[in-house]
Amino acid sequence: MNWDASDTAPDAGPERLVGAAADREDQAVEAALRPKDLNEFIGQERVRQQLDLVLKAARQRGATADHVLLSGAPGLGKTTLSMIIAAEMGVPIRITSGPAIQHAGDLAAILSSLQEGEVLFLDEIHRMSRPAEEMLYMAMEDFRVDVVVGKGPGATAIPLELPPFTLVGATTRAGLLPPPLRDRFGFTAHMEFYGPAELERVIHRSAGLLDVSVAVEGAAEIAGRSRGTPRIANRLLRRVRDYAQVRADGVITQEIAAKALEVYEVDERGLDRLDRAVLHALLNLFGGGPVGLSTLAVAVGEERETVEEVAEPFLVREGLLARTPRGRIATPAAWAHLGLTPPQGGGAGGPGQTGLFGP
Ligand SMILES: Nc1ncnc2c1ncn2[C@@H]1O[C@H](COP(=O)(O)OP(=O)(O)OP(=O)(O)O)[C@@H](O)[C@H]1O
Repeated sequence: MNWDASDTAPDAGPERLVGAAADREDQAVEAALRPKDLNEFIGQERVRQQLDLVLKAARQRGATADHVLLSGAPGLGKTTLSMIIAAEMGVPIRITSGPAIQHAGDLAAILSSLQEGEVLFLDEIHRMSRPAEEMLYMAMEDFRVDVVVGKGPGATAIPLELPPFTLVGATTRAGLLPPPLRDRFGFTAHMEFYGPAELERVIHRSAGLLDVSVAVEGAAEIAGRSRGTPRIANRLLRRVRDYAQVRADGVITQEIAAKALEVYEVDERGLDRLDRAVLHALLNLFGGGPVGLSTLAVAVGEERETVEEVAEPFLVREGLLARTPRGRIATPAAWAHLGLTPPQGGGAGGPGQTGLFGP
């Protein structure tokens, strides 16, 4: 499944090269590409420094590290960081996810089998069921859970002591976490999108591990199309490597990277076919808007949800499209990106178009 910043968004086709969620090939190769310690982890300077302090202090005290909440879009390194936390603390890690824990009993079984100091990585923590979430409050605070035995009036709660552990929760939607859960994390880190220079370093590092030869300009070309996301950078690197191997001498130059990504329809700003179709429709059919989401979706032959949740977040982030109460409008940057001239006296958001298509 490939989509941006939302785990409930619809799929935009299996071959979405710039989707931020991990596909099967990513899962197979990512283990080999993950940085193993904080020094190897590229970018996110502030998070790295803060986490370094939290972990060093815990180690000096001989204590278990505080619970850590990592928030940020898919593919920015939350799973990687959780593994680094365990490695830096010299403890094992157990990995599970919110949707996998539907019953409080599932969580009790995991918690009661943890070793002392172990890291429990709970991905998509905002998607846990409510009873499990409530059990987690007590487990995080008191290292204890109440296991309910029996049903109805005869049900009894048996307290169960847990070994101290470190919960690392990851979420793409920190705002969806109930405050009592959020408050129980000793350290919260928000992961930002990566800058081009950081992505270039990710690409050079991965190229080294994959034994691929990449020129400085080649890495820059891939970085610019990676939508601020290391996972996408690594994926584009693999596709460009294929092209360089089949069509050239294996070396990734700027020209090879640009040609390869043209074949895969990822443009110089990281937009793919769907993103550009939305922009084209908005500019060419609706004069830059405002246009209602449903109309826009019909124009590009996609579901409304696909346009809203798969294409739009990145277009908005890039400042190419704006969501307004009157509908979607294109920004001047969108016209420039597609090499088009905005219509005179109106265009995007022009007064004459109000109400034409309704939001
Ligand atoms: N800071 C970084 N330096 C180097 N590589 C990184 C960095 N962050 C992420 N990566 C690489 O990007 C890939 C995706 O990272 P990871 O699986 O940790 O992301 P995630 O935020 O957990 O994604 P999801 O939310 O989908 O689980 C991994 O292969 C990892 O090696």
